[in-house]
Amino acid sequence: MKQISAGDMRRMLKLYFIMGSVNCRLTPAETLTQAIAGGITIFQFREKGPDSLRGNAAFDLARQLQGICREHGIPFIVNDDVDLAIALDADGIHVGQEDEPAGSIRQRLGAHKIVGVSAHSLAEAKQAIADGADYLGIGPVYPTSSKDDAQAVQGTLVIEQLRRSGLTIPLVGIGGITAGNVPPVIQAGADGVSVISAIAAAGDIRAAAQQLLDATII
Ligand SMILES: Cc1ncc(COP(=O)(O)OP(=O)(O)O)c(N)n1
Ligand SMILES: Cc1nc(C(=O)O)sc1CCOP(=O)(O)O
Ligand SMILES: [Mg+2]
Repeated sequence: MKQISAGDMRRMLKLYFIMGSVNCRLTPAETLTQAIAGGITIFQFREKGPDSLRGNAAFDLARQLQGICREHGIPFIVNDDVDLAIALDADGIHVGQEDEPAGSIRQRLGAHKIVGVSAHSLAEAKQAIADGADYLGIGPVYPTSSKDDAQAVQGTLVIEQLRRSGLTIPLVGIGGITAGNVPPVIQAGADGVSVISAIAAAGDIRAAAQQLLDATII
């Protein structure tokens, strides 16, 4: 398998849906199926938090959601858990600054898997690139209630700073993003937006995803 190109990565990042069982109003499978119908371009399995599934139950859910992604040609990314990503032969992994270092993950996964890294500053972004990241997650852009340990809200400042510094790596904004506040994120230089609640908690999941995708076209 070939290493992912930056152009393909940018296209995949347009509408990045993240979810685990605790985020869902419907079943995770139904939520993901409707989100795919609405146009999400990549999916991250993030089974995290006090009421989240553990052990075999988490593994079985991950495998079920990976199956849905495969049926529809949507890349399946695992949050944090490198062993799970390897066990499932997932398309990639997303890690933050508190997780296993991206350099070691790149060595374990090889060149052809997607490695995404959260960065909150120019220094973290440069380190992630040096470690072999394919894309960066930058946030929280807006206030979020989906991550208890989120850092201070940064608006679009860090995205702008990274682009002004000449970094061309594909990147996605995350945190409190809704269809109404997407345009400044894209204008700042992001290739796409990443959301949990704007899709998972929506009354009409398919329509919510469609509206978010439409909002990325500026
Ligand atoms: C696309 C994307 N960007 C950022 C994150 C946050 O990762 P991290 O800082 O490791 O926090 P947790 O999600 O693990 O709580 C992400 N998951 N995805
Ligand atoms: C998983 C995650 N990471 C963030 C970061 O800032 O790195 S914010 C966040 C939660 C995003 O959920 P919502 O779209 O519901 O705000
Ligand atoms: Mg993490």
